[in-house]
Amino acid sequence: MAAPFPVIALERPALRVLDQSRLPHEEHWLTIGDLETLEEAIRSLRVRGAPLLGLCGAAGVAIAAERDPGEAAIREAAARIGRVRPTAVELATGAACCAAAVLGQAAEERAAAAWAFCAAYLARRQAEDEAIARNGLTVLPPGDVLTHCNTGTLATGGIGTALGVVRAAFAAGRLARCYVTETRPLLQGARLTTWELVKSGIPAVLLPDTAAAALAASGRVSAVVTGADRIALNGDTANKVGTLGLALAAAHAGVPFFIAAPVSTIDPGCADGSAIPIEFRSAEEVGGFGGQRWSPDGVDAWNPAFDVTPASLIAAIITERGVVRPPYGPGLQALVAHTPAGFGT
Ligand SMILES: CSC[C@@H](O)[C@@H](O)C(=O)COP(=O)(O)O
Repeated sequence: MAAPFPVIALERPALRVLDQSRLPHEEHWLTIGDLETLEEAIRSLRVRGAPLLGLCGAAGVAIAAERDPGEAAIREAAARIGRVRPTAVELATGAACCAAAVLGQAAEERAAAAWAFCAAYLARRQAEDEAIARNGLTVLPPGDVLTHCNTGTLATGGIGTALGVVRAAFAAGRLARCYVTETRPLLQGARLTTWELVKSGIPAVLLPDTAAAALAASGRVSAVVTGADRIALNGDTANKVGTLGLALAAAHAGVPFFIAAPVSTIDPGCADGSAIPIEFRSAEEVGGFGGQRWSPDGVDAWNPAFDVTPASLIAAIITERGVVRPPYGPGLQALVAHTPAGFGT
């Protein structure tokens, strides 16, 4: 199952990305040829999703190397891109791994080497997604599924992680429809996941975030599957805010809750979820959307972009290298022990 449509293109000396902030109404491609434009695109979620951010991190190094292939410039670019959003570990590791790979080359070869690294990274990502989908089918019970945020092609460049599992389950005739939360405040579910599912002919049912607990309790879904931005070594998992609520609702309803993510999402630097940095975003994103305000001026907001679901609520973590079940410590340790940081295969 190949990626159903392109979302990113490596066109040395620039990166081209589908601007996700304009979907689903407009399919507009951005050309990114400098670090400032890349930083803005990441900060504004024109490109987003943990695995795709990893590739953007690496591409940031390639873009910087075009201008200055010196060691200091490359190291500075990797650090700078890695800081733009703090929660998805792959943004920083993608940039750092690309920098480490090219610094082993002569200066005049570094830009070409960085673009080659990016191409290999994308190909590996696509293969990982397919393996995650295959492994997901071994644990997903038959029946319809609820997912959150966007974990599809837009988030990885491949078939997706959690949404890749959904795609595979639909192709195998194991689910008839995918329930999608709207994913307030930036509506990745309502705008992006529904767009992908409709494009692929997979029946999508959109629900307000506030209806998710009722859906789980209704018996309509046999599983909840989401992606991850960072997984601690004990299995605690950071993902789009609202994931914790879904996992709690699923536990209450007796519905299994699964995480689907590449091994590169596991952070050996985080012993548990308390060590995962959480991105907070502006009050404006809660009080309005797309230029329309619905809250009065002067209202503050508590707006974390991610939350941490404790390992105890997760039935299994589906990776490209196999399915890890609780207790997560030994299984996750074994996966990262055999994987250089940022490399899932
Ligand atoms: C395969 S994508 C996994 C996660 O990155 C996804 O679930 C998510 O939380 C994305 O958040 P976003 O803020 O849209 O980048």
